Amino acid sequence: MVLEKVNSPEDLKRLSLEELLQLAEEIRSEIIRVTAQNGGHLASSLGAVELILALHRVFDSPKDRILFDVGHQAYAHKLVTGRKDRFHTLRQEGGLSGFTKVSESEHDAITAGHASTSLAHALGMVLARDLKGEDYHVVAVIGDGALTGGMALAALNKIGELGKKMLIILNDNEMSISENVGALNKYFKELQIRKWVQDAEKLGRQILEHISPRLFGLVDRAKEAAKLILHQENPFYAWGLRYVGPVDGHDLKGLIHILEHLKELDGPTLLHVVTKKGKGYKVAEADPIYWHGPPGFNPEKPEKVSKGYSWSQAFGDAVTELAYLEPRLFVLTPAMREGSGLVRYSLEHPERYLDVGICEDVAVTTAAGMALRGLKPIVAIYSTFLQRAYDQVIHDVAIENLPVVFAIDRAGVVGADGATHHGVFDIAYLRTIPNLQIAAPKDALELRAMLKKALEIGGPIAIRYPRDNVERAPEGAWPEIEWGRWEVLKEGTEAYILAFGKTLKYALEAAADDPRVGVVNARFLKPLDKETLRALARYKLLTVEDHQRMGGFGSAVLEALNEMGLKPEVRILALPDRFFEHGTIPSLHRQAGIDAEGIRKALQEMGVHPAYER
Ligand SMILES: CC(=O)c1sc(CCOP(=O)(O)OP(=O)(O)O)c(C)[n+]1Cc1cnc(C)nc1N
Ligand SMILES: [Mg+2]
Repeated sequence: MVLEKVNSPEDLKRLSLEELLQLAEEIRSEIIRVTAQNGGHLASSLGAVELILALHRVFDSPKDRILFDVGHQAYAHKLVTGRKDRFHTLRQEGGLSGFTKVSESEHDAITAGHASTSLAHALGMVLARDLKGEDYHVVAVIGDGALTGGMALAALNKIGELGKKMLIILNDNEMSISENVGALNKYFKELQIRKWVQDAEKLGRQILEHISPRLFGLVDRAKEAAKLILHQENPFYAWGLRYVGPVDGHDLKGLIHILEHLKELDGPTLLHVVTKKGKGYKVAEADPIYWHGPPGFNPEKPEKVSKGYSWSQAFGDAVTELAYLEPRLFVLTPAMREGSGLVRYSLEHPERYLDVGICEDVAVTTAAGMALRGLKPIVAIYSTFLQRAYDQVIHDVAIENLPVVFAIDRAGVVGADGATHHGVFDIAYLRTIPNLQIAAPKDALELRAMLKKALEIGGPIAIRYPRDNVERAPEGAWPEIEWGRWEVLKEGTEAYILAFGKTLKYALEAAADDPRVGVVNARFLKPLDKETLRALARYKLLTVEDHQRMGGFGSAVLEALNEMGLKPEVRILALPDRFFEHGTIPSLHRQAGIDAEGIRKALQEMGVHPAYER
């Protein structure tokens, strides 16, 4: 086994090409083995194996800094940088992160997870390097999907202007999670065809040179002219970059050769590498969308597994039906068609569906433009990714009170994707925005009711729901809902649990069979149901939410009580002021004390002892 001999990138430099090729296969097997157990970003990591080995062969990490955009494709990087013995803990609680993470290894140049950050990071690093008179290489690997992010394109613009030495590697597999989108993506495809043309033309030249040198001279001049046009068209030249490629991203020998050459060049260079997402694992090559991030699977007999009916699917079914009732409805996603449950919608309403690419800011402001011209857009977006469009929500939607609905998926802790992906800040960053309303349904029926009502009410409305399964609602069901009104689900004699969103199920579990404890489905956070809150203020109150404590639902309740001059005993159960790493959702909830056990404990500390302890 070659991998056994590799404990640092240094060891790669001592391997023969044959050993490197063998190592690539061993790494692929290890990635498949561990992802089969733990789940993870299989297809992206399989596609980047040769590229990563070539990089660590040619460059000297950690002196040279190698950045991975999103960081989800870096499993081979983890395996050759001293973490192979811990690789089986990938994405497990207390184990290796599923992304690159500065605190995890000196070889991890950036903490990643959200796309399009690598180029600005690289810009900062080369400026620091040159200002300090230091000497090392900075290499940023960015996928074609991540390159659709505005941050990346804006950084490119500055990188090209400053002309500092760095290497950017575009890992082009024509995929984001879904098929990639955008004009650049089309252009990359064209470039690949041109590559094919160049190869064919090289063969033609050899034949021609043999038959008629004169004719060959003519063709050669035509080629030079074509190249000139090509370069003028090549946007990377406009950005002040040296563009090289496209090259085969699985040709390990060729990659090493070209990287050795590019390493010596001054200024910013972009190497366009073409890879196959899922390379080396048939099912992943055939369906890179499902195998982008599968849950565990049988590596010998890999099959897709259904994860059950999710909130995302409930949302997708609801908007698909709603679109037949409301012709002005339009749904936008920033590159998360599958994750947001929009496959069915995109097939049934293609003319009212838009994947803008990995650019949440563009999604929100495009929705604002649509709202200004009479549409009723819904932006389907993960809580964590909406963080990328905070100003757009305020500046382009809320100030003019535009009818844009934010269907916020993955609200709350999300599990194995960890700190970069938990959706635990959206209540705090949204509730301070005037005009914007916030709600959290307790089930799929309430989600349908809220979506339909939101389209009728108009104005900016955020409806947040968790990463979880949910009971399917009947097709065609559009229950009424009293907007802004909480729902008392259980009466109590001493205390009431005010639960927002996903924690309601924990509240009902904790209060079951206990006449002292009531439970409220506090499904509207803004507007808060002050009338019900006033009525309950004569009891002890316990608020529960799957969100940071600061600025969350509990804060809103305290502020409202203060405004009303009411001073009941209130306890807030929420996430403490720290980042939660990766782990299972139930375990993270237990750590935060927002599960049924945590609620019971808080009630006891408030002097509300469960009946059985009487
Ligand atoms: C992991 C994760 O959250 C991924 S991986 C990925 C596709 C990246 O495509 P790319 O072409 O860059 O890489 P490839 O997988 O190798 O093709 C997306 C959209 N996401 C979700 C996402 C959405 N939005 C933002 C800002 N960041 C992330 N990470
Ligand atoms: Mg890609």
